[in-house]
Amino acid sequence: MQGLWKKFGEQIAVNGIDLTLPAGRFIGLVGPNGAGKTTTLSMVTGLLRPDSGLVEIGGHDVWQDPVAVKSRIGVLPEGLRLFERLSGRELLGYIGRLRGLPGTEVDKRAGQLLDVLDLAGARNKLVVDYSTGMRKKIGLAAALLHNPEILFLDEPFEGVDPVSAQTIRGVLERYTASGATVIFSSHVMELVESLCDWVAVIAAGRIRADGPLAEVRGAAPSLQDAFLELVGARGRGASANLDWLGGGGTR
Ligand SMILES: Nc1ncnc2c1ncn2[C@@H]1O[C@H](COP(=O)(O)OP(=O)(O)OP(=O)(O)O)[C@@H](O)[C@H]1O
Repeated sequence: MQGLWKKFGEQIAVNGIDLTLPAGRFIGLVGPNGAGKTTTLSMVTGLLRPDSGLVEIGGHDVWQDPVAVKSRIGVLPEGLRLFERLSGRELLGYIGRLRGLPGTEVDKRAGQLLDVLDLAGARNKLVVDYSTGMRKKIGLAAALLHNPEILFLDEPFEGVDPVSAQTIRGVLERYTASGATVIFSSHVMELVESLCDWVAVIAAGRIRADGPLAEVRGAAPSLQDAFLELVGARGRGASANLDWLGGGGTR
């Protein structure tokens, strides 16, 4: 990413991001609410046109050469829109065929993904009736079906219970172990710390730090501490302005 920039009205969402991410890593894009994570990922994956700047994936310009890029990446966007009136199995069958895979291969991969993601029992249920966690999992299956080189995930664990989170985690670890790249956004530091080997910290539309996890954490006891320091949130409390709240205050 070079000089990536996006403004919504008066709001600068992404304020000149220069960032090179290595292949074959498990990468976490972390930042507070409103930092610009979704806007950045949307621009990087060809879902939102930047106001200015350049994004290249594997040497291909995302906006000049979208087909080459989109065949190499899988994306689980925020607020994923799915074809609600298809069953999970039909959805994967449809997406696999859109990706140009042969029907028999699509059916084989779809069956395996549904099994591994604990969705086999719900394969004939309509997506509209899926829970939040099930939607994340079917979205992940759809993003993995064509075996992309790079997987982009926007908050993949949000609203997901610990059992499903463990399942998703297992699939992602298996995927990166074979040399593929995962880039995911999150504000859950413990998760990023336990999964990622490379981190980029974003705040107010700018990159505050990036590099191997140990380097970004530095001397701080945890990534959470390093993060609070980097985004300037250390010591910021709510107590001073909420003196009316709780047992001792006026009702
Ligand atoms: N379509 C839009 N129209 C107007 N403002 C927007 C739009 N999308 C994002 N923004 C603004 O841009 C800024 C960055 O938003 P973004 O969704 O990229 O942050 P985020 O880091 O993903 O946040 P969160 O962790 O809360 O999802 C915010 O101030 C947000 O209000």
